[in-house]
Amino acid sequence: MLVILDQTRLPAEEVELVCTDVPVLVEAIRSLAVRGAPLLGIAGAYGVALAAARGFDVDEAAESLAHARPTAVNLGYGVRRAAAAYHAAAKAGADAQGAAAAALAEARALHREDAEASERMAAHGLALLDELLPAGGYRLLTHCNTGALVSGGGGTALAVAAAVHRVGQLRRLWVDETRPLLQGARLTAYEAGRAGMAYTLLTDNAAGSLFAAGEVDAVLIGADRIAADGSVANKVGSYPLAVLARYHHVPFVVVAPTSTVDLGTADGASIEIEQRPSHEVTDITVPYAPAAGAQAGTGIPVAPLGTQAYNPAFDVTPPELVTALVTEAGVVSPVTGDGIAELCARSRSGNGMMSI
Ligand SMILES: CSC[C@@H](O)[C@@H](O)C(=O)COP(=O)(O)O
Repeated sequence: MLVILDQTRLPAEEVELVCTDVPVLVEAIRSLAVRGAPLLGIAGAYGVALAAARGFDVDEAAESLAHARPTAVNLGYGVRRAAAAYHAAAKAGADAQGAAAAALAEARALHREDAEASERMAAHGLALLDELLPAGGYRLLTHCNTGALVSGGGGTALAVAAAVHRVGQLRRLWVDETRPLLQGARLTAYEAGRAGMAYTLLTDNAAGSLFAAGEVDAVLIGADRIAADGSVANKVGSYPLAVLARYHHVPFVVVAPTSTVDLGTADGASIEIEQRPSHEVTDITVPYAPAAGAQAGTGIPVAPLGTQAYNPAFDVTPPELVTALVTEAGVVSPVTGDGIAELCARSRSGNGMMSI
């Protein structure tokens, strides 16, 4: 079985979700109980190992896991790696148990690689900020949740903020609440608080006034898919931050492992953006049972009944608005349109989908 921390219950409760079969894991992915690009890859790989160990059809399981959510390229990447290890072992003569063990070993390898990538991204990101910003402490703005909750290690953008904090340079972490599912308010604030970072929560639409007041030194975000041209798909609300950052001459830094780069997707327009249900916007969903006694998962309508909502889960930031892309293999500037493929080729966790 696969045991995951149910992120829909945070920050109120740390509840484990036990996945004994693939449909339960697929639902956990769709409901965002397990979420964030790198963790989706790891969960997908473990899901294939679970299917193999339980004697389910591995290809069928891989297919349903890979399509549970469309935008984060890491999900399909993790699934394909574990499935390929399973088939390679079977082809080499392993019995069902041996092939399942090979899938599990591959999932564990991916998990480890992601932890190592987190550490390297944090170091590269810290060095980059030291280069870009004047000394004296940084005020960093982040969106969605990109920390240890989404990774085998410390995460992506939030791992950089944590590194800044550890060297005593974090003046303030501005945390966007991240409507509609509140990954910033629920998860980043939870992680930042536990790490002892000085953080302040803001509504997404308050970011403009914060930039105007000169209170942001750099924006740090993660990514769900980076196209070959350097376009970055990330949590909806990232693109407006990039526009604001450019207007206010503030660096906009994307932190993501090379496994998030998809050289098979030519440009931003080719990235499939997940559309989520209306009710996530028309209702305020209580993710856990608060003191008021509301039931977990209860939606409180805030719009007239029958209202349709536009609810893309992600948006795309064009490369010309990205100051730098920090990966475990180094830092590139997508503005130049080159460097990404070379970085991916150097990295051990390069995405198997890439056509380099
Ligand atoms: C390291 S996480 C990068 C992204 O996956 C993150 O910013 C994000 O957009 C997550 O979206 P989610 O819909 O919560 O899975």
